[in-house]
Amino acid sequence: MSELPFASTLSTLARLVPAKLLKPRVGIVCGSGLSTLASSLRDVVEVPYNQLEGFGKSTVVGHKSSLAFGLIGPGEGIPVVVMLGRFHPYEGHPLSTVVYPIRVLARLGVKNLIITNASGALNPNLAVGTIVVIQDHLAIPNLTGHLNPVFGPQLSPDYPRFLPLSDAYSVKLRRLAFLAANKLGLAEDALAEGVYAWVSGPTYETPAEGRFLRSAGADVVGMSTVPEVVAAREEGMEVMVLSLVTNAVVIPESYRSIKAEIKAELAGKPIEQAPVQTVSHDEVLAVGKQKAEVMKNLVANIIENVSSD
Ligand SMILES: O=P(O)(O)O[C@@H]1C[C@H](O)[C@@H](CO)O1
Ligand code: HPA
Repeated sequence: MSELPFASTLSTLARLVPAKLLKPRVGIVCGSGLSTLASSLRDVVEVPYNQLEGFGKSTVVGHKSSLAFGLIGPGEGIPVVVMLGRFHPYEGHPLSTVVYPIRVLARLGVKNLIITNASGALNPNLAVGTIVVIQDHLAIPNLTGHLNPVFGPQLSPDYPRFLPLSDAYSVKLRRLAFLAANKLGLAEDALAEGVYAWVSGPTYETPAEGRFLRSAGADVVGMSTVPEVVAAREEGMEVMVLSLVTNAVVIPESYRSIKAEIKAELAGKPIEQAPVQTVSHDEVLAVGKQKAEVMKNLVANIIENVSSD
């Protein structure tokens, strides 16, 4: 019943990618500014998304638009596939396109998926630069029934109609992340754990939205990942998400009161106001660049251990 062009995509890949790379053991999705994750690969073959039927074009700065196949680790190396650029619903892509590459990875045989992203911290204990190993997610659209990649007719009768998500984030892979951090000698607070809230974007959160998400139990917020996780779970993959905190979401304890300011001004006692802090995508990309090396080493170490399990 599927109308998705898997046959065409897979035959193009079979034509362009050498057989030794075509059965990747691990898949990686690169978040904003994190495309350098592919730089630890060797014998790389990159296939631009525009050659792959069913793939969209990533239009966001900091995202490339190609699929990289290569080897990682010592000896013969472990074949992996890296999505250099993802699709976000706010770019205008339907959810079926957003998750199509994940479904292709599943059909190539990927069983373990490492998803990365950039996020804003809601939890005040998470400093910029922290990598958060996601343990759960909060998708507000779920509550209204929209924006879920498994909404609509089922892709296959073999997939569950009601996909459980209580175990969406692989304990096996999360353990490997903390073991890798230990092995690499990362500082105790370099890697944390937390809950990711998915918002559609592309506007960053208002202070009230930030407060709402924090009070609902989220530690970080971002505009991607959750559809990919849901589709990957439907496809039966083990999933891990590494979320790089690139900025703090501003959640002031109280609002600036213009009423009080005017009153004070009229009484000749003006109140000094600090400028409001805003986030920009440039800032997000800059932190991605700063942390690229740590992320790359962490992911490489996790992969070496996944593949030996
Ligand atoms: O693709 P990710 O989730 O890493 O990118 C984040 C969310 C938005 O696309 C963008 C905002 O700066 O970065
Ligand atoms: N909000 C949503 N998405 C993000 C943020 C943020 O503050 N930072 C990076 N991606």
